[in-house]
Amino acid sequence: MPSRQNPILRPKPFNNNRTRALFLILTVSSSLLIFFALIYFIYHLWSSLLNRCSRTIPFFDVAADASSSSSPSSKLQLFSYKELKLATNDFDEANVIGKGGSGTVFRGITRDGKLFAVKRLDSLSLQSEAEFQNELQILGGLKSSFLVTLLGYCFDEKDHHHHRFLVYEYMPNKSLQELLFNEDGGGSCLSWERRFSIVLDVAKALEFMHFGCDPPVIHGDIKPSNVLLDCEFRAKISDFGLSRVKVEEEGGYGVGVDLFSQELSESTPQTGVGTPTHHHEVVDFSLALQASSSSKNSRTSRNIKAMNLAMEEGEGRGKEVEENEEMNVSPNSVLDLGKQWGRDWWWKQEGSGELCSKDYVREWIGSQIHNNTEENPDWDNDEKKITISTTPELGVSTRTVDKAESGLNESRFDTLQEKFAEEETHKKSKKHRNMEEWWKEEEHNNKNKIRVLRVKFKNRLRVPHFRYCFHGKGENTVEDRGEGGEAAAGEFSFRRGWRRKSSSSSNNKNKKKNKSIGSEMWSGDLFSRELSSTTSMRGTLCYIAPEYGGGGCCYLMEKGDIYSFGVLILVIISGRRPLHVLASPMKLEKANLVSWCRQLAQSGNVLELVDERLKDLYNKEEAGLCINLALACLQKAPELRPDISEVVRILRGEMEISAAAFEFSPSPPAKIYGSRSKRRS
Ligand SMILES: Nc1ncnc2c1ncn2[C@@H]1O[C@H](COP(=O)(O)OP(=O)(O)OP(=O)(O)O)[C@@H](O)[C@H]1O
Repeated sequence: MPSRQNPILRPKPFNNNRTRALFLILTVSSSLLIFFALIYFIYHLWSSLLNRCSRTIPFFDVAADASSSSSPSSKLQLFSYKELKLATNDFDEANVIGKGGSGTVFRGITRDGKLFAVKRLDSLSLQSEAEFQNELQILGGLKSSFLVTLLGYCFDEKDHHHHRFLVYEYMPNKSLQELLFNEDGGGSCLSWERRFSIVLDVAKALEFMHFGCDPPVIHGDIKPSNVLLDCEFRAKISDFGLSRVKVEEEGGYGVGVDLFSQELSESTPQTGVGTPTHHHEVVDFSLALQASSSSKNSRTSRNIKAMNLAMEEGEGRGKEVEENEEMNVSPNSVLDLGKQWGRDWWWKQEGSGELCSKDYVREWIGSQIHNNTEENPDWDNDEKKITISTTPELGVSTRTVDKAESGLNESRFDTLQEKFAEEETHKKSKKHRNMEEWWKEEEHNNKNKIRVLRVKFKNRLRVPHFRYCFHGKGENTVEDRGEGGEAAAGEFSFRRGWRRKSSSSSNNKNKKKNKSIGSEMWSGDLFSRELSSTTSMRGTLCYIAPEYGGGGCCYLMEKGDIYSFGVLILVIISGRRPLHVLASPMKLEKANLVSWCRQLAQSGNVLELVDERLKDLYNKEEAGLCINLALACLQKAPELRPDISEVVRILRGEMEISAAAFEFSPSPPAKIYGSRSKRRS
């Protein structure tokens, strides 16, 4: 009998397979789901972590276990862009309270009516990033009544715009720069008492930084615009963009490590302060130690930031700039200023006969013409270009100069073109003339140097910080030139290079400002103004200590701050810029404040330096003391300069200026004021 298959059992294998397949599908899909969910979770976690990291500033507790005067716990507030926008009325021009090399400063107001200052860093470059980080990590970790308080910061990275903001306490009396040099005669409101107390405040601020902090902090850019004044005219130091911390290594002599350089250096982990970086560094310890031989702790510090940035440009070279390399100052470059201006330019002014202030200015003008054209991307937009070549001090370079925009005087441009063509011919026959020679020839060919320069600059060889607003004699004003003129308006800073002004002509206030600036544009004072406010990675021209200007040393030391402080004292006392060159006939010896002061000291007449606006309303003894103290701070050899605690004691009348301090001064003072009993506290 044929066996009959159970119809129910027949499909069983099929069912089994189906179940198995179903099971398989379910397992695979659920594991895929879990897998993707896991990936998504990890990705989310990772991105939020990244986001958090970018918003977390590794605060640097400068004085973690130091004196009570510093607060390691100071927390910076993270502001939102919206908040700042609201507080500054959408960064309205009317709220602009200052402009510096690194950005624009706005006045902000909170909902509860509190004022603060917001610095918007204008561009996102390596240097501005470095300065931003420096400010956060160094100033953010310090708390002192002698330093401007950093309240917070803001990142805004929407729509491919990268904005960085720093929020500070508001200083109603702005900066010393404005008080001393404002055209409305602001300097006259600075009484002697105020000037002296500002000197003392700055000294105390430096004392806090050099001796009250552990590790010590070197400011690196002491100058009037970085001394801000509160409602009672008490001075506070600001702008730590170029500052450094000194870090002591376990092994003995210290190596200063710049915080930001650690972050920049890819191979160097962010291990925090005190971790030495050995990545592509060439450290000249002998130079460093020599320069800091008088330092209390025998610590050395160096400007690694400058070195690292130079690496970026120089493909890992261990030194900042190679000798005889072509000079080419880019907004972010850290090429040596000493090389730019010629080696030892500052000291050559000291009556050595090699260079005087005039030569220096000439050299400066030459370098402006040389540098501006290559580095200004704005210039690329123009249609007509000519190529000129010069043989500056350290190399031959070819550059392109834009023809003036429409509306500018054609014939003047032709004159300029001819001159450059002439120069080109000269270049072929004489390849290795230096910048100075080139300018001497320029001068020889043109009886009126200022007029020639005027033609050049008007044809877009731009003048630092000055908008193009000529008046009278049918010259173009910013207004006349409309948009073209607007576009031509710019300013120069070594931190940023040339910058266009965005909304100046639309603002009547600014137009007024333009006029006033333009009216004195060719007074010669423009050189003075620019020279004393042009910042590099090393500090500001005329305030930089000679050891940083000469080309060899790249270590930032306390004694560098002392030198700058010496210049600052003279500027405060005299109400003059450190290099005051006027087109109108003026005794040249007065042009260089430091040289002039030395000459006066030699003839025993230092009080002639005191600001005429003070008339006789000043304390002669204090003025003499300040000037002689400044001379001591301005000694060429860093080890001969007093340290800041000595400076404070001298100002308080607790100590006398050491006569030996003048031993190697080029112009030792004949008469030293200084013995005073308990002067100020
Ligand atoms: N906290 C503040 N309160 C009031 N005004 C300020 C404040 N900070 C800066 N300013 C004003 O803004 C101006 C520019 O300051 P900023 O620090 O940007 O530039 P700077 O020091 O002049 O130049 P650089 O950055 O090239 O050294 C100052 O001169 C000052 O008048």
